[in-house]
Formats: sequence, C-alpha cells, structure tokens
Amino acid sequence: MYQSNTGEITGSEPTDSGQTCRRSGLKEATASSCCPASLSPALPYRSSEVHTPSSSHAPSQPGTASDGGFLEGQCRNGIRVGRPASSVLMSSSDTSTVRFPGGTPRLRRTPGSTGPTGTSVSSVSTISGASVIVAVVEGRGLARGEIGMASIDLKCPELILSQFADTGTYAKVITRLHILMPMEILMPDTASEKGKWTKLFKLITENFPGVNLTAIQRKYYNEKKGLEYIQQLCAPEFATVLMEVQTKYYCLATAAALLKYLEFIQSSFYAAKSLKVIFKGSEQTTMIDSASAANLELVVNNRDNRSDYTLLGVLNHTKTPGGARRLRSNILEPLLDVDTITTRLDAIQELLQNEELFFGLKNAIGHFLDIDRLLSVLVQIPKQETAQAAESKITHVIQLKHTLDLVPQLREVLKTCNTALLKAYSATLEDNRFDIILEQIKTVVNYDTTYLKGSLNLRTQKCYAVRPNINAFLDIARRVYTEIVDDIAGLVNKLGEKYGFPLRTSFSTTRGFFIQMKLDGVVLPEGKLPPEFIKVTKQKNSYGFTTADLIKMNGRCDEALREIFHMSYVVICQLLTTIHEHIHCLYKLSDTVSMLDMLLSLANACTISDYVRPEFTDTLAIKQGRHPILERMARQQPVSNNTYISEGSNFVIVTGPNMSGKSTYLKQVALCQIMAQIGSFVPAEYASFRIADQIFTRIGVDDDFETNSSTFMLEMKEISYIIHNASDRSLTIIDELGRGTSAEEGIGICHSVCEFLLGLKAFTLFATHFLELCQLESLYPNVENQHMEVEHTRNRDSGAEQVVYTYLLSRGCSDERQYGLRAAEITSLPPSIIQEAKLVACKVSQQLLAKRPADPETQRQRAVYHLATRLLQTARNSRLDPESLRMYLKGLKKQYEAELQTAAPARPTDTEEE
Ligand SMILES: Nc1ncnc2c1ncn2[C@@H]1O[C@H](COP(=O)(O)OP(=O)(O)OP(=O)(O)O)[C@@H](O)[C@H]1O
Repeated sequence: MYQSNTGEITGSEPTDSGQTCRRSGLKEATASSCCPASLSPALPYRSSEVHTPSSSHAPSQPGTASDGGFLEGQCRNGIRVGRPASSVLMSSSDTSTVRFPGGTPRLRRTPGSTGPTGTSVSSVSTISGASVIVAVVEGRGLARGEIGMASIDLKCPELILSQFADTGTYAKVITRLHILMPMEILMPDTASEKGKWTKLFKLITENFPGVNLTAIQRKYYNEKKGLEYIQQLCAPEFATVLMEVQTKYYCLATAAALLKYLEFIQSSFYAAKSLKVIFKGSEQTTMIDSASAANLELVVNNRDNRSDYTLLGVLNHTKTPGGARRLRSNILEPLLDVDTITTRLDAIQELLQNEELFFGLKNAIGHFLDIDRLLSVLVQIPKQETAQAAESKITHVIQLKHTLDLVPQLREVLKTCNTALLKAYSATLEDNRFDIILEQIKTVVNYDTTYLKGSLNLRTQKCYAVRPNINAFLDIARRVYTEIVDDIAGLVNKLGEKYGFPLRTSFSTTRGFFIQMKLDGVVLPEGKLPPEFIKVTKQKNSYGFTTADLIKMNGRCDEALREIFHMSYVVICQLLTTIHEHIHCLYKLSDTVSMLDMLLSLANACTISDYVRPEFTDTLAIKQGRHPILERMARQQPVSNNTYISEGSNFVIVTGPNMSGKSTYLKQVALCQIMAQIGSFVPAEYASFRIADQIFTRIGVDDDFETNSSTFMLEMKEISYIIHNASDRSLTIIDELGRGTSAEEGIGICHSVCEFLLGLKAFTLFATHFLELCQLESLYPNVENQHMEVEHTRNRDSGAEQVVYTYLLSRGCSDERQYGLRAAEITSLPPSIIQEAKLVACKVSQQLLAKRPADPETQRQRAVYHLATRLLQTARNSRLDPESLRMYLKGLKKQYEAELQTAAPARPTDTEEE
C-alpha cells in the first residue's frame, strides 16, 4: 500500500503493512513513543487539570497574558469585523485593534464576477457552512511571489500545508483559496505596509468579499515555531510530512500563525500527536483556475447556486459527508498521475461488474457518520469542562462505537474484491487498533448502545451508555430517572382519562417532555382547552402543551440527567485515556470510507447513464461524447459529437450560428477531460485523453458592474492570464473572444491570440463568430476547422424560413451568413428594423469585398508556408520508412498543387518553379 501526498492510496506502488513512510521507508513510530502523558484528558469540571499540548512547547497556553498583542486586530475590507462567536477569550487589553491603513480597497464583487486575475469569483466562497481557516503569507523582496499557506477545517483535524511560487496574478493562491472555501483568512499585518495594500491582499479582499480577514502580527509567522508545532501535534502516521516541510519556511510560518490563532479563538486545543498534517504541492493536481471552475459549472451552477446542475451534482451519489467533500475537491483539483487514475478506474469497473460488492459496500458505507468531524472533537481537549462538554463527550463515544461497529461489515464486504485500490483499502481495515478500541469501549459501554437519530432516542442512549455495576451511584441515578419518566407517562395517561382526550407524551430538546393532542375528531368543551393545560402551541392538526406538574417533573428529570451525565463522563474520560493512543487509526478509516464512498458514487453515475471507461494516450479522442450536465437537465438525450485533437492537429476552430451548440460542445470536452482525470467514466462511446496539467476556459460573461470592468477588459484579463500560464500540456477552451470590441479589432485580437497559442502544443478549442479566422487552417497545418450544422426549412403556413439546429459537428468552416440577423428575426424586434439591418449589412459586406484585392500572390505564399510547415512537422515527427515518407510527400505535393489552382489558376506552372 502506498500513500500519495494527497493522502490517497495508489495501487501503483508496492504494498506493505500500511505504516511505512513514503519517502524513507521508515516504519511508523511505536504507539508508546508517540503518546506522551500529556495526552490524558482532563478530569471532569476541573479545568486546572487540563493538560496543554506541552508545557515546554514554545507556543504558550492560549488565552493567557502571553497572548498579548497576538491578534493585531480583525479587519475585513479595512473595517474591523466581529470576532467569531468562539473568540471571546482575550480581554481588550490583550489586543490592540489596528486597521489596515490606507483606506478600504474598492470592493465591488458578487458571486460569478471576475477579479483582477481574470479569475471569476465563483460562488464557491459563498457556500454556507464553511469551517476552514487559512493563513497566508507571501515572501518579501526577492522571495516575492513565494506563497506559504496553511489551512485547517474546524470540522476535520487535518492541517494542510502548501508552498508554491505564483505569478503576479496570484491565480494559484486565489484558486486554492476558492477550493478551500475559507470562513476566515489570516494575513500578516504587514500586508499593508506604510499605508499601501499589497497586491495579494487587495486581490484576496476582492475575491472573497464574504470571508473574514484577520491581521496577525508578522512575528507570529515564525517558521521555527511552526516546525515545533508540527513536531508536537502531528500524528505519528503522518510524521513523514516533517521531511517534506522542514525547509519550506513560508508554509511553516503560516502553520505557526494559524495554530496560535486557533488556540486563541477556540475553547479547546489539539492534543499532542493528534493532527493529520499533509503537504500539498501544486504539482500533483491539474490546475483549474476559479474562473474556469465557474464557467464549467463544476461545483456551482451559474444561474442558481443551489441547483444540482453541476458536474458535482451529476456525479454526487455519495452517502457520507466525507465522500462528498472528497468528490468536490477532486473535481476542483483532478489528478495528474495516470497510475492513480487507472487504479480508480479499475476499482469502479470492478464495482460495476460485481453487483454484490457494489450493493454490499453501498449498504455498509451508508451508515457511517462524519468520521472527520468525530475525529476533530476526539482530538481536541476542551479548555473548560462544562456540563454541556461532558454530555457531548458521551455522544462522541457513542458515535465512535457506532462507527467501529460498522468496520467488520465493511471488512466482510471487501473480502471478495480483486482490484488493487479496493484491496489496499481492505488492508487498511485489518488494522487491529479498530478492534482494540472497540473492545475497550465495550468494557464500559453497553453492547447495544448505538447512535440513533432523534433527540429523545439519543438522550436515552447517552443515559444508559455506561454499563451497570460500574458506579453504584450512577445506577441509582438512572433508576430515579426511569421512575420520573414513568411518572410522566402516568400523569399524561391520567390527564387523558380525566378529560377524555387522546393525549400522548412527546419530547423535544427545547421543551423536554410535553403533551401532544391530535385535533382529529376532538370536541373541546366551549371550544377551549382546559386551563390546566399551559404553554399551548398549535401545529397543523395538533396541539402541544404542558402542565405545572409536568414542568416540575421535567426539572427533576434534568437534574437526574445532569447527575447521570456527570458520573458517566468520569467513566468515559477514563475510557478515552486508555483508547487515546490508538485513536489515530480513525484517520485511516476516514480516508477509506470517504474514498470508497466516492468510488461508489462514480460507479453509481455510470448506472444512471451510459458512460465509458476512458483511456490515457497522447490524443484527445471522444466518440459520441455528450455534455454530462445537459444530459441530466434535458428530458431527451442530447446530441452526441466526436472530438479528435492530437499534437499534429491541436487547434480546433469551431464556427456556427448563434444557439447552434458551440459553447456546449466546448464545455463538454473540458468536462469529459475533468471526469476522466478524477478517475470517472465519461459520457461517450469511446474516450481517450491526454493528461492536462492545466485547464483554462475563457467563456463570454456579461459586464461585471461590480468591478466596473467592461466586457472587453474582462476578456483581455482572462486571455492574458491564459497566455501567461498555458503550457504545452494544457487544455484551453476559448469561446467568442473579441466580442467586446469592434469586428476588425476583435478579429485582430483573435488572430494574434490564435497565433500565440498555435506556437504551443496545448490542445485548444476556439469557438468564434469571426469566420475570417477559419483561414488559419490554410496557414497552419495543426489547425482544423469544425462547424455546427444547421438546416433550413420553410414554415408551411407562413412560408418564412426557419433554422433547425442539429447540434452536429462537421468538418470545415460554417457557411452560414447573417445568422445573427436570422436569430434576431425570431425575437420580437420589429420587422422594419430587421429589414434595415439586413440592407446595411449587405452594403457593408459588398464594400468590404470591393476593397479586398483578389491577391493570388498572398494566397500562393500561404500555400507555400502551409507546405513548408507540414514538411517541417513531418520531418520532426516522422517515424515513417523512406518509401512511406516518399508517398506522403507526393501526396502533400498534389495537395499543394490543388491549393495553388484555387489560389491562382492563372499560374499553373508555380509548382515546377518551387
Ligand atoms: N448537443 C446538444 N444536444 C442538445 N441540445 C443542445 C446541444 N448543444 C446545445 N444544445 C442546446 O442549445 C442551446 C444553445 O447552445 P449554445 O449556447 O452552446 O450555443 P452557441 O452556439 O454557443 O450559441 P451563441 O453563439 O449564441 O453563444 C443550449 O442551451 C442547449 O439547450
């Protein structure tokens, strides 16, 4: 078994016990060496006995005077913002509020608008429920552009570190932040120096308007402290990360600031050796900038951000929160490594072929809770022991037992699997720590205690969680509680008999026990409830109320419960101390469950529609590909199309009238590419892909009033971002470039952008209304013209011409003209205006034709250029034997002669001269 940096097991590496360090092959530290005495949880309600992660550890106890000055102030958009509800630990004297000087940068952004990087702010950042805090720092002086980042999800004890070099547009930082969906971003107070905002700071404020931005004194970005923190907190399983990060000063510095801040704002801290720490370089995943993610509607729909019509919506059939998170992050950052992708595809194929395995796994996975969240609470030690914290701890142990009870079922189902990835995950479940923990839990917790939904059910489970005969006082308190509950039932029965009403006992968290009565067939005396019934509420067809006696009984109930929880908590704390050294195996379980859930989800998607297993070659070839989201939206099956892009023909120009399906086709190709790179099957009959290191899209958006940018400026920013970043291995989708300016300028810009991109080996799909660009095909051998076919019919009644969209892609340039005017005819524009427009358009094109010299010489030169480039390319790539090469060149010569015939029929002898 082999664990990649993203924490994923890949089947491509040799397997071992699952505890081998990836880089060094070192065995994991033994449990005893990694579990210092300081781990023991505190005894109930005595905060003085709570242990800090380490007294010798440099970062000081949170919330103490030594924190003074740590938090320079909380600032967002230059305005001090409210501290999160939990951050009330520090007195005002400990903090000095500073604002980033220099005034507030203009913030005029909404979801879907585009930032100065040319990166649109997709509404990912606006998804509610964000729980990630990120610290960012940028190198200074010569190191400017070197970015360090550390993030932690408050619901998942995983510290993610990264360090990378970014360009002046900071696209990588912004994209990574979008993927993380932070609720708060920490930056050094020096982000605003001498009243000037750094560019990165400005961009972050602009791109994340709904996110809290907090200034931390630069001194807390301390790499030495960061390393100490990681050594102190990292769970032994992930200790190899130290080797990866120990010289990465910027990410270490952000780790220090982030962990210090978390200690400060949270009423708990992470136990030593408890955190999963991973380093995520940008080189292991495909870079999809946030504008492209928004354009392609990967996780958020552009029209309605609650809609499921996204790639995530199409593929998401996950059963657990962890599985859904994993799928989302994979879609936003697809894999680059073909071996890892292949092992996933093998696993999905096995799931599709083995029904028993598929349904068995689905059933087993569906009962798991959010393991990351559970781990997060288990590895945090509350600073203050309250009754509420005590009750929560009991819930967590019940959840832990519930989770571990599911492991044998999962093991059993996976026993029959054959593919490397499933086998590797099956092996992780053989870890005997799962059984050790469960056995230890069962020594104090009832065998049949399990996690149940519903507040009363869970309360009952908590009440009876600890086994009898462990604490005699606990047993007595529980008997008292049972008697009170019985008394409540008796009271309600008596009241029912007294008034002749169909009363029943109900429970809610806020009211405790109360009485409910259905109204069906009940006749109230004088139309009123008896005065004994108080605090009456009416819901649909039932009344809810209580009585003075019942309120008293609820009070006694609560008191008994407090006693029970208090005594149970003491037992639970002792239990937690004994199992704590083994708890890190839950990281493995979380990884296994989320991955299996994601694979099942991808397999599920194949059962809903006909998907095919993709191959990975040097060519992008899709037979009868379909747009996955359109397929889900449309009642009918969308029209499928073929795609062929290879190194020798890597630039496809797509033309066609408005509404003919150009944009849909372009997006379809990119979506299929992303699906393939996350290890999913794709909607096609056959599909082969070249791994793309980056996926860029420039797809027309409306004016961005928020940033006050014109359509044209946005286009230029986006295209310049692509030009600066595209590589030979990228996939680029450009739709309607240059529509924000005059036709001549638009054509000019498109032409020069095309020429630049033609110099790369990137695969490019370029949709345009400028038919002039189709001439590029005769200039460059690697250009291919394609168009969307339309048909024309006549309306039987009116005789008017009608356009029928076939959505079929064909070779060559579109020969449709004036389709804009024809599209306008369908709208409610007055016929007189359309008529006038037609006249003017006709005159303009006649004038243009008159001006354009029939210049055979230029065309001859183009043909020569065309021939020369093809020859050059053949010479470079040729693996042909001499005879085949001769035949090929002969063919080229003929083709060239034919081209000259069309260009200059008057000069048939040119070929000989050449
Ligand atoms: N392959 C297809 N099968 C079925 N319907 C399609 C297909 N492609 C596109 N459509 C439908 O046609 C509509 C228009 O498609 P699209 O926006 O891609 O056209 P377009 O050529 O890019 O138009 P414009 O040039 O005006 O931007 C889509 O909203 C979709 O409903």
